[in-house]
Parts: sequence; C-alpha cells; structure tokens
Amino acid sequence: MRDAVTGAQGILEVNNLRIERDGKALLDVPHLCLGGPGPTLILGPNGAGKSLLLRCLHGLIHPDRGRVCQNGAALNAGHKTRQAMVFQSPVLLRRSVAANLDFVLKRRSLPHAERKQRIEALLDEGGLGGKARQPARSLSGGEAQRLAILRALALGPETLFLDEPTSALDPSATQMIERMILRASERGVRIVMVTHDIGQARRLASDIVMMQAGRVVEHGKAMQVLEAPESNESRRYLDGGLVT
Ligand SMILES: Nc1ncnc2c1ncn2[C@@H]1O[C@H](COP(=O)(O)OP(=O)(O)OP(=O)(O)O)[C@@H](O)[C@H]1O
Repeated sequence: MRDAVTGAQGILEVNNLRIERDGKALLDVPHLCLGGPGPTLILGPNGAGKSLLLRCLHGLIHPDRGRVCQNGAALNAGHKTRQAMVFQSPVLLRRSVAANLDFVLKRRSLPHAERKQRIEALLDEGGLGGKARQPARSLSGGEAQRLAILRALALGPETLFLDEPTSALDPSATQMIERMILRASERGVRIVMVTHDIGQARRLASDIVMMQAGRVVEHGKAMQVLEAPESNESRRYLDGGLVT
C-alpha cells in the first residue's frame, strides 16, 4: 500500500534489532527507518551484517530481539507476499525462460492470455525477448540474473530486496541490471539493495545505509554520505582503506 505522506511504499522500520551467536552480536540495529522514495543501498565491508539485515527485512531470519515493521505493524505474511528478493547467485527452475516467469504469474492466478502478454512484456523489459524458449539454466550469468529480477518483478512487489545482484557480472551486464533496477524504482517499487560497489551506489542510490561490524554506522542521503560522510567508518570505507 502506498503511503500518502512519503509518496513511497510506506515506512519499513526496524527497532532494537539484534541477532546473536555465542553471546556475540552479529547484528545490532537500535533503529532504522527506510521511507523512500528511490533506491536504498546498503554498503559496508565483508561480514558487516548487510545480508543479515536484508534477510531480516524480508522476514527470512527472525531476530533474537526486536522487530521489523511496515507502516507501524509487525511484518506479517501479507507484507511478505508484497516483497521479493533476488540473491547474488540466481536459482532458476529447470525449465524454459518463459516458463520460469509463467510459474510466478500462475501463482498470482492470472488468466492464460494475460500471462502470455505479461511474459512478453517482461522479456522485453529484460532484453530477453529472443530467449523465451531457451532453457533458463543455459543462460549466461548476466542473463540469468536479469531473469531472476524479472521473475521477482512478475510478483508485482512493493519492495524488492537485492543482495549483491551484480557482484559476479561484467560492466555491460551490470549496466543492464542497473537500468532495470532504476526503471523498477521509477515505477514505484521500493528497492533495498546490498552492494560493495561504491560506483554503483553513486549511480543508483537515493539513500545509503553504511554498516560495519553488525551496526549501522551512518544512514543518509546518498550525496551526503558519499561526499561528506559523518562517521570515521564510512570515511575509511569510501577512501578505499582496509576496513577491519
Ligand atoms: N547462521 C549464522 N550463524 C553464525 N554466524 C552467522 C550466520 N549468518 C551470518 N553469520 C555471521 O554474521 C556476520 C555478518 O554476515 P553477513 O553475511 O550479513 O555479512 P555481509 O555484510 O553480508 O558480508 P559479505 O559482504 O561478505 O557478504 C558474519 O560474520 C557471518 O559469519
């Protein structure tokens, strides 16, 4: 549901979120509010807790403490059906490209003719128009990731979580995916994406969440965080120094 005040997809918020293993905090986020509009990019070094946070936001992991809320209500099954997630390595069904999309559209109970139209439009959107009948598992890495994103978009999500979707791709494949992400964002899909790529954050982010050692060390407008970071951790990360 759109939020009238923010013009985005409502507020996604975490409060007192904590995940522990063996008494050590892997994630410790007292408060974080993602109101949109525009893509939110989560940056930080390896092991900072970016994927854990993304998985918590999507309800894949239950925190030991705290909770995720959408528009003030604890994340529930209804919210989750309006979210989708794409991982670093896409897992595609052992069937054709078109059938991978049809699988998702059938879950939305769309009639055959509408599904056919939607599949064509989606394949065009992802530059996969000529590959409808090709086995999905024979696609190149970039094509496979585009199909994974199209499949997530076929769900009609309000929020799309992306966990390093371009980390294994070359610049041209990355550019195609970034265009898809920006178009989805312009259509009103809330994008929350993990990346290590500072250049990508510059190209895509409206706001940036900077993480280190399980904590959010800075959250703000992308230009602000990238050009004039307030935290030492952000400065070191953006300067390209070794962050431990
Ligand atoms: N199920 C688990 N059990 C124990 N520790 C875990 C578990 N899942 C994640 N961790 C630890 O939590 C920390 C954060 O992991 P996470 O995957 O969120 O980091 P990340 O910032 O996404 O790193 P990367 O950029 O390398 O993907 C890491 O030290 C990881 O080993």
